[in-house]
Amino acid sequence: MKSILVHPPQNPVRAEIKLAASKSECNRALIINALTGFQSELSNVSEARDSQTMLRLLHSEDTIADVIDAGTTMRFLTAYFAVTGQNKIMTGTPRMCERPIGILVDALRILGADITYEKNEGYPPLKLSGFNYSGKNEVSIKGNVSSQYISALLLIAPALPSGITIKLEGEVGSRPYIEMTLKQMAYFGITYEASWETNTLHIPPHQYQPKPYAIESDWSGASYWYSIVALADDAEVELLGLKEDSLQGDSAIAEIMAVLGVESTFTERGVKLKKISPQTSLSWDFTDCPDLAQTVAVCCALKDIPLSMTGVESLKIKETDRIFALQQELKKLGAELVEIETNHLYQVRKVAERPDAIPSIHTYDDHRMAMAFAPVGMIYPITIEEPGVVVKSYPGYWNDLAKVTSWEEVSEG
Ligand SMILES: O=C(O)C1=C[C@@H](OP(=O)(O)O)[C@@H](O)[C@H](O)C1
Ligand SMILES: C=C(OP(=O)(O)O)C(=O)O
Repeated sequence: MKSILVHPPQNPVRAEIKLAASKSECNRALIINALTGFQSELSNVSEARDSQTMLRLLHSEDTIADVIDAGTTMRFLTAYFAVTGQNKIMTGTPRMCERPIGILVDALRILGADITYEKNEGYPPLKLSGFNYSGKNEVSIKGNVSSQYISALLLIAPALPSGITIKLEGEVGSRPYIEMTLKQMAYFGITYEASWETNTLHIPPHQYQPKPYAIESDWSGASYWYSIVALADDAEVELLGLKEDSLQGDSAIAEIMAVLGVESTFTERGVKLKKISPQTSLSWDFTDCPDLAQTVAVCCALKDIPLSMTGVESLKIKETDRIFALQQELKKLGAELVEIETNHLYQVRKVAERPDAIPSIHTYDDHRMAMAFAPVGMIYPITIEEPGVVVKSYPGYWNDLAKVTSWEEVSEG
């Protein structure tokens, strides 16, 4: 596929953007809806490939369920197909088959799922061969690998004859995603007890109640627009469909970007972004919002705002090793990402002037690499390789970007 060369804007950036819907919220709603016999009317269903794949696989009779590169689709569907006793082979891209799933499989086996590994222990592909309820209703699960295992168990918990008590062990990462799951379950009529002091979640058996549900726009997708406003000389953008009181932890981007020079004003229909003076440095713990790390790292590198990052350990097991990918690509912008304390504290800093040649950014099959680096084009031209990766979460990204600046397809990177 051709690369995309983004040109700096010729005019002040002014735009109204109808953001894509959140794939996270959508994939939870789709599983809940499946558990109610598809009786709820869902609106603003996400066009993201991850959600479209979920939708397709939920309605497919095929034994092979290929989730492509969608983490939530893999984890949520494994739990759903397991407890509904379906015989399936769960698989995905080579990278998906390197993303661990053993923690979820162990928990589902305790509940009575028959799951075996087709190739490597602890990783997809998986063979699901039915469910013989064990009568157990308590599982312990590590909290710091992926919250998606916990959300997957929560979503199917009301369908278990005696519900479930989940004990989270150790640190809990991506907690807002667990809370999002619980709040969406509550909306559909489930009661729950969550104690964050003891890290215990309890879901009694219950039937989800079908109800209309509107999926909110995607705050992770909004982060690229915040970066565009932070980097452009003159920018005012209104993002439609976002709520101040959001279920999405990535709404933290509003607070982060206030430091990097973007003011957020909430309106009836979304949020207006306007430039303000930035501060001189930023320290942020991304434990709750790992998907924002790339956006913020690139933005800080370009604005020459030193960034200290913690809570980014899970980045190594996402669509790519995002720490490695950022290290390689930030170099091309004259910046570096350095590990200060092993696997804990990282710093991003500018070390050289902007490059003479147009940098060509490799995207590592990771939508967020493409979307986080494209805003560099607000300052100088930049080429993004394999731009089609954005379909995973934000298929309209390049069309939306065209509303504020020009880009063209070019042959080589
Ligand atoms: O539950 C979800 O919708 C998600 C949880 C997060 O993953 P981890 O829990 O693996 O950090 C996040 O990175 C992913 O994009 C979506
Ligand atoms: C990590 C991500 O997705 P997933 O884990 O669902 O593949 C993401 O969208 O950044």
